[in-house]
Amino acid sequence: MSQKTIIAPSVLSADFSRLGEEVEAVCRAGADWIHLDVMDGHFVPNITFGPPVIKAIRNRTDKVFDCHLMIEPVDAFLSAFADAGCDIVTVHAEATTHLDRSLQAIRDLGCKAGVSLNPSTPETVIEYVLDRLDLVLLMTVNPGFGGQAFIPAVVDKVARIKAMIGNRPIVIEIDGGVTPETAPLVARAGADILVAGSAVFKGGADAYAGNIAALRHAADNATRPLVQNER
Ligand SMILES: O=C(CO)[C@H](O)[C@H](O)COP(=O)(O)O
Repeated sequence: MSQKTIIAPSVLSADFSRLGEEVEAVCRAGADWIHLDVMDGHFVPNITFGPPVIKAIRNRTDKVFDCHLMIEPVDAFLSAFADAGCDIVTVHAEATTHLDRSLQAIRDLGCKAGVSLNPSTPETVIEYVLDRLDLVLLMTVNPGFGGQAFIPAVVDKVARIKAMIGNRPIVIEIDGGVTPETAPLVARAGADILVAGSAVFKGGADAYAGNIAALRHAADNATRPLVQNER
């Protein structure tokens, strides 16, 4: 069975006092991307880190740095995140008045452009920016904290966005409450990338490889076509 689902550990659940080592540990354990949750205490009720911290850990791995900006305003800070070494920069549709302009600015900086939608935000907000998009990040918790329960109502939105995307080269990422139990629901609906904090970092470094493998197995098994006459 070939690997399909990309697993992106969120360093929100890492030990911040050893962030560089934690990034190296999850990469050794099989992480595909590193997900960076940037929070400002304004758009979301929590504060994490910004470009200097991202820049400081950039040399720990060559893996994709997938940056999720939960900040408002956002446009003035995009270049700092590109300069820090982010490969993908995702803005919240709810945090920018001019979504089309923000997405174009991200591409102009040489990064892939993503948009994130809160659980209650309808998919129609991206209808007219599909040509500017590389990634859609669907929040399956209300953003701000790790360790929250998955909101199942978002699963239908995943499927609707999958249909809206059609053949465009846009990937769908899911973030919040992703576990081996919830991963199959979003994988079946069309998710390409799973962000997971608690489910990856639980149990300490010795558990990371097993935790990542469990997520990947759960997602990929859910989408595996039935094979006839398998020997
Ligand atoms: O963006 C986030 C919160 O705003 C986190 O990435 C997300 O919640 C991951 O944490 P967990 O897997 O523990 O739910």
